[in-house]
Amino acid sequence: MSAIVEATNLSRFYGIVLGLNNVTFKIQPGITGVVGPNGAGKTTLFRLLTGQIKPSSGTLSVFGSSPWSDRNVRAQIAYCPEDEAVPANIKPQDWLIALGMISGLSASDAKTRAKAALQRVNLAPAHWNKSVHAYSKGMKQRVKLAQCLMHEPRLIILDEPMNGLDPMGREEMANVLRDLAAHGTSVVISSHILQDLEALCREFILLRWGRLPKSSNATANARASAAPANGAADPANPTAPVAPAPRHWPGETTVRCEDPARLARFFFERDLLRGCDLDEETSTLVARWRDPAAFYEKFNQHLLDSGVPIHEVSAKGSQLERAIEPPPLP
Ligand SMILES: Nc1ncnc2c1ncn2[C@@H]1O[C@H](COP(=O)(O)OP(=O)(O)OP(=O)(O)O)[C@@H](O)[C@H]1O
Repeated sequence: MSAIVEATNLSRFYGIVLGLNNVTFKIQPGITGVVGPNGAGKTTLFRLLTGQIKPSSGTLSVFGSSPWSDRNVRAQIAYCPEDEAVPANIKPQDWLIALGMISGLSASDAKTRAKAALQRVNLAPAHWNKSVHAYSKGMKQRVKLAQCLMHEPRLIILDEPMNGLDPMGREEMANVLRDLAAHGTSVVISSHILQDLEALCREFILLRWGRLPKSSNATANARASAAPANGAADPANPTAPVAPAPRHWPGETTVRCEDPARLARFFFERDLLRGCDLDEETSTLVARWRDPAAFYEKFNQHLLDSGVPIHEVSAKGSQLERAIEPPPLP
């Protein structure tokens, strides 16, 4: 499978400030996660990929051409920024139709595509004529995603689309993205919620201080010729299921929630736990999994099924977390 994005010694500086420094990587079709701490250069990378800013040096090609200088390439890419960008007092269907018409579609084509886009993001028609201000955060994120789909792009870039979503909203968003990838639309996504990315993506770009840490570069290159990424369509058979990649899951997860004892009981009854610690004072459960892979493959579903309101989940020692941890001081 050939790469859809290739960057070689790519740098972007803002005056003397380093945005992205001499990175080389490839992105394969499918869903790719971009991970890194604040200021690592994720948004800079997204702006470069979407042709909004020009590389300071090095080369970047998307679908074989430069997104900065080739408008045909830009027409195949969609961008969903982190900021809230949907006007509050407009109905999503009207907003999408207006955007389509501004981009040159006829009114009837814009309407057809708006409906198709809202269906693709799983927004029920009963909501299409409500103003966006009445929407939940998860529904707003899906409307943002729908505007990305209006021009039927081959690549969608999503900056923190899981921000502010509860487990159900994150699971719904993840399912929409899996479905898009299964139908041949590639996705590049950043999120601070590493468990979500680990469940969604097989390929990752790890950024730290505008650079690719050595390990991630090596991983990306070693995987460049591997089997289809998780969620990537086989071009010959776009709906064929894709084999999950082997992973190393964290054996221990800390959950801060409304009722840690009830949550522990729920996990024990399903034989998921091999042990746990409860701290009622901080409302925290530290869960040690019998089979971490079995838990993480259905991470959001398990939390939802428990019925316990969840405030925070963190997992020390996940593959991604280890990868983005800063190296120890000498
Ligand atoms: N327009 C700009 N002018 C000057 N410096 C900038 C500009 N945009 C980004 N930077 C700097 O470039 C570096 C990378 O920023 P960037 O926004 O790409 O990181 P990020 O990983 O997206 O961060 P966050 O997770 O906080 O959104 C930071 O040091 C940032 O201050």
